[in-house]
Amino acid sequence: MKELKHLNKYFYKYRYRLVLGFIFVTISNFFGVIPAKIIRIAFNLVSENITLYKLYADFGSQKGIYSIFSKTVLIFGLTVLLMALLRGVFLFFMRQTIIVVSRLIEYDIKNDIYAHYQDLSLAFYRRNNTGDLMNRITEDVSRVRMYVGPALMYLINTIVLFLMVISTMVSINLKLTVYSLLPLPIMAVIIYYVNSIIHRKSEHIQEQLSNLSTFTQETFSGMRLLKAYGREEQIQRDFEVQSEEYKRRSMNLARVQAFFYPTVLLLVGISVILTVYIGGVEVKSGNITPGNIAEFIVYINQLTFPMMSLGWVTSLIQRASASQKRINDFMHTRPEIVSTENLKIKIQGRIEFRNVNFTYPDTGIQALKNISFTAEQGEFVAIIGRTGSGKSTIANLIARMYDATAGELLIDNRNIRNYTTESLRSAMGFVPQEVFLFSDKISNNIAFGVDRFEKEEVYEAARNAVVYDNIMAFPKGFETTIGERGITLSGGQKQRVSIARAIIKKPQIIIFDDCLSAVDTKTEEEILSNLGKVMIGKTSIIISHRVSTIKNATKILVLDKGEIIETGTHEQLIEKKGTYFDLYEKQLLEEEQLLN
Ligand SMILES: Nc1ncnc2c1ncn2[C@@H]1O[C@H](COP(=O)(O)OP(=O)(O)OP(=O)(O)O)[C@@H](O)[C@H]1O
Repeated sequence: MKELKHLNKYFYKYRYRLVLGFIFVTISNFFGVIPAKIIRIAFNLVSENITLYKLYADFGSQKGIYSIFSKTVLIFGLTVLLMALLRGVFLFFMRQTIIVVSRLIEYDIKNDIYAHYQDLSLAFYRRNNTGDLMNRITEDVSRVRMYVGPALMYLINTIVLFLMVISTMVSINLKLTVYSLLPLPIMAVIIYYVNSIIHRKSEHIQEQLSNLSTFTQETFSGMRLLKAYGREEQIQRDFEVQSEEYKRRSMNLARVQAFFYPTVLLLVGISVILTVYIGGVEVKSGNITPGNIAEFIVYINQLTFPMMSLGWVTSLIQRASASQKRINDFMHTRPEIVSTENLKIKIQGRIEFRNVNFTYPDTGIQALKNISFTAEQGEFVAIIGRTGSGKSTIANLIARMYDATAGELLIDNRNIRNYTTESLRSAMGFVPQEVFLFSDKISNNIAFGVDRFEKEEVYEAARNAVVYDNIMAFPKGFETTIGERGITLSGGQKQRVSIARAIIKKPQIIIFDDCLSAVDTKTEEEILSNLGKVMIGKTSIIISHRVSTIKNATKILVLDKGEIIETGTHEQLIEKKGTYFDLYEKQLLEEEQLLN
């Protein structure tokens, strides 16, 4: 429950509306209680006047008495109707305040979580899967909203109603109150237990429903494979098994519910019987009027639904508490990448690694050992090495996705940690190994990293990334939507759109993390030559497996098992006849074989 304390700041923010909601609850209940009193008066009136009416049985004035009598009953009836109407109006206001507040709080929480997510480092995203992140911002928030809105509303309503009704009942007759309310505690216990069973069973159903939809979704996505292998019948049988389980669980719940409602009604019935019996005894003793019995029966019926809702409210609160705990776990995760000095100066592009070591926090894999090198402003530094040798890790450290475990990384002779992440990353164009494009227009994908842009800039970036002609070949050109509802780009096209996205930023430092692998050598050469022009006076870090990509670099670092084993220009490294040379020979041979 203490987890829910975190919501107090939101309650405080909307305190005035909540107080108003509370007032509306009270007023609506006031109008809810009055009809019982009117019924009592009407009931007494009827029972008293019926004798009078009978007394005039043989007189002409009986008709007159009937007319007055029926008019009075009609007025009572209309008053009850009016009260119900007024109650309805205030119930509307109550929902308009409390439920609206819950929606506003839901909106605030979602924004707060999302903003916090943005601050968290890449390591956090590696640790937690996407489904979990999504769940906390959707499912968990909506469970919390059920507490903030409906649960709280019903709770306040129940408390106010109980206070009003029970105090009225006690003021009429204590003995009758005790007897007629006797079954209520039993009802409360049953409701609580049955509700937790219903909750558990509903969760089981939900779980199976999710299994069923995952199964269906997968079979739809893999339909081509399914048909190619002729597995339709087997899949149909698997689907039936899953469906059968869903049906079984649903029936299970229906059985509990079928038992639940009649039990509650039985207890209400017992309560009514007790009221009539004890009420009758009390009427005989002259302690109450027959109208009071009718009044009590109305009260009991009025208490039944709030009583039933109490069990539901309890489970809502329990669920919200569990969800809020999950939300708090994330909200209390502190961003690992923070600036030490909040330096916001323009970055020129000099990069220096001084004895940098790096171990991935979750796996404990040491990806970099004692890395030292310098990339002067305007230099083209290439990194080559076997898979898993630590190339991407170097790129990740330059973009400050992670911090070095030991050693120092300097940008323009200052520790990278001194800069704000905004000033650092705004100076960088990063093309990651795995291309990610949004289901959006191509132009928006290219301009993703810039706030304002001219169309011509997008075209220029696309030209430099040698993807302009491909895009223009689509019927809608740069306005073409890509992704699920649009066209699918080829691997090489995707890589080049991703490169254009980095180029349009006109960054001081550009990092290509093996992003030319799906591009043919001729196009690659063209891209690199364009890049050479765009990046004059700026720093380029290019990671590749192919010697052809990097042979023009001013400095080549050869990486192996997290260490730099060779450094130099292409010519120097060839002369050295070491690992680089072997790699070069091997790739030349492969190329020749391909040509033959
Ligand atoms: N996010 C991560 N968490 C844990 N370990 C990682 C992570 N990313 C990479 N590693 C590990 O760090 C080592 C270096 O990986 P890195 O991705 O830097 O290699 P690479 O040279 O870029 O490889 P490739 O050429 O295949 O992309 C590998 O052993 C890899 O398993």
